[in-house]
Amino acid sequence: MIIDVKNVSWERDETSILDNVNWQVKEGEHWCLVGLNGSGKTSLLKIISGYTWPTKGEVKVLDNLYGTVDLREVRKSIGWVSTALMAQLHEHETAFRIILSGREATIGLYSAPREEDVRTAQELLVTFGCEALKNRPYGALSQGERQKVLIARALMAKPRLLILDEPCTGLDLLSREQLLQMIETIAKQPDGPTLVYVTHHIEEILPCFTHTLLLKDGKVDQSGETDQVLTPEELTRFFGVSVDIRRSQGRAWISLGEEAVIR
Ligand SMILES: Nc1ncnc2c1ncn2[C@@H]1O[C@H](COP(=O)(O)OP(=O)(O)OP(=O)(O)O)[C@@H](O)[C@H]1O
Repeated sequence: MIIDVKNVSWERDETSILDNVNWQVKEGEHWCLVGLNGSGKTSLLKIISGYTWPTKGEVKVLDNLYGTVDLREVRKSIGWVSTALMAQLHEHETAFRIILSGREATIGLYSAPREEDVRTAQELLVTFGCEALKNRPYGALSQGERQKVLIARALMAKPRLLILDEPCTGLDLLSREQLLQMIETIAKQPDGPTLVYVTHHIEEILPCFTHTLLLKDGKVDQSGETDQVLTPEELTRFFGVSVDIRRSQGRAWISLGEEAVIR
């Protein structure tokens, strides 16, 4: 089992932020985590990465029961790409050095990289069509290019679980589709990591995401196979407004229903 969260609740200042969350992610699955702003997505991911301790419940990641293991060791197998990370990296570093720094998940490179790591980083650039970015300073890259570099950086550590926290935020249509292609390539790699993809946007849910969890007000609203979750009925209930779904390229494209009334 990759993730096994049982009856997890998290309270802060007497406010319930996560309420009795149950979530199991098995080997071979890739999940999307969908929720409106403030629904508790980041809080749940922090619990899974061991940065936040739940008020109640049990967390097992990669068969490690939290509370009985060294979390620093578990974290070595978990990659997490987020905008918070993007802001920490040094703008003057080249894209290649940023990718290399993923080996030890450090913010800079503190020793000469091993030959083997240079080879892996080079392979990642080629696999994802990013060779042209290699020697460019990270600060000069577009938002989409930065995201690609950050994902390649996370892959350097060969994580078993890779969390992609809203990677398409701020991307134009083409940059978004390019990034989604990169994510699809990763999902298809036989020895690649299990993906957990966080988004607000249903249309970003690629066919490779076998399962989807809808989180609402800190509770699991619905979870299961993506096709069963992304139906007009489920999503109308989830968003509290009438929505239509059009299917194209294996993805669900959402729009407000003709009769929709937004309150
Ligand atoms: N350390 C904290 N102390 C108090 N409240 C918190 C803390 N962390 C999160 N919250 C609250 O918990 C709720 C859920 O926050 P969280 O960041 O997990 O939501 P989210 O689904 O990731 O939102 P977004 O999509 O906007 O990133 C919010 O109301 C937030 O203000």
